[in-house]
Amino acid sequence: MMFDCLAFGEVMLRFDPGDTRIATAETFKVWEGGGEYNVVRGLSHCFGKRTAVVTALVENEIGRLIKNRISAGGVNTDLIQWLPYDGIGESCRNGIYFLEKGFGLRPAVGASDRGHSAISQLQPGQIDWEHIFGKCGVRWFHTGGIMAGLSRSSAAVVLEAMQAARSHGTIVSYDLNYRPSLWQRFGGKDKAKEVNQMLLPHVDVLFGIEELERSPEGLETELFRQAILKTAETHPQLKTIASTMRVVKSANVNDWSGLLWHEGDFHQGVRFENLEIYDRVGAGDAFAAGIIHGRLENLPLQKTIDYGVVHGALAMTTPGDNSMFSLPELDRLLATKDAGVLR
Ligand SMILES: O=C(O)C(=O)C[C@H](O)[C@H](O)CO
Repeated sequence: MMFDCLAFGEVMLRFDPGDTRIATAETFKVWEGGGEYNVVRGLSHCFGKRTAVVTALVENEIGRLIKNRISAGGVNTDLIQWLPYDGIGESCRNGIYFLEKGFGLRPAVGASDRGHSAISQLQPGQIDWEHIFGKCGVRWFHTGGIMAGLSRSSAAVVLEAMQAARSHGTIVSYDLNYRPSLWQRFGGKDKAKEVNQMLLPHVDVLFGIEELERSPEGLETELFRQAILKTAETHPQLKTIASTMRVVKSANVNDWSGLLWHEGDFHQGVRFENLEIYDRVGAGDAFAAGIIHGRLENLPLQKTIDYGVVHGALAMTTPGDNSMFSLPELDRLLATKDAGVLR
């Protein structure tokens, strides 16, 4: 089975209290989610790509629920590593997280409960990457800074995956996705940067930027351009860097766009000022899915960045981490934006 895109990362069960708060909830809706997985979920659901996820789950009812949700999202589950359940989750467990989406001046709040998860305990040499990239065949491999920050051994597993992918001609993408809750145990942002420096030489396409010189006041393209150029200079092997542009005005109103740098040229995505948001989580992953689709199909770069931006924008209009959209809906939104003056 040849996959268009394979993601490597943790897939957790997300507990969503809906319109109320985590600390006052009586019921939760559950979704599956994870920064790396969400990208392939968007690629299969919206863009019709053949995708799979490499993750590890504990063999119990929670693990089976996560797996069933992954299957329902159209992502292949054959490469999931199953670990035995010890009855209480002491040796390893399935990660869960709680997330309330915020409203107005109340920001979104998350609480992870993911320590000792099955995937965080993976060691180099445990996954047969040669079989995956050499025998199954994968056009594009996607992972990111969440996976790399799960434990002290995670970055080494990411590195061996990247090396195996590249040795078989697979394109490698990495989303910086800095999560303070993960890195605080190891030395925070400085440690995350050190790990990124170690991994980036093995990356072709980077999502995100490490830092902006200052907080943007609006969709200030120049500020984002400078940050991208700095990364491109430090890592000359990078062919592509794509970043969302987000200015938070309130939990429900953001300015939103994206910028794509490819082999020296910039492409500014369609701009949404005062975009109304229902649930912002997963927008960056939906953005990455749009970019990967554009590159896999060799679409014009303007179309590629626009697909990233509109897919991310639409993903924020629905609950949960994942895209609920179809390609014709993206095209329709783009057509109306093109007719306006918003580019
Ligand atoms: O933040 C994390 O670690 C997650 O994986 C949870 C969400 O799925 C992720 O933030 C969405 O990008």
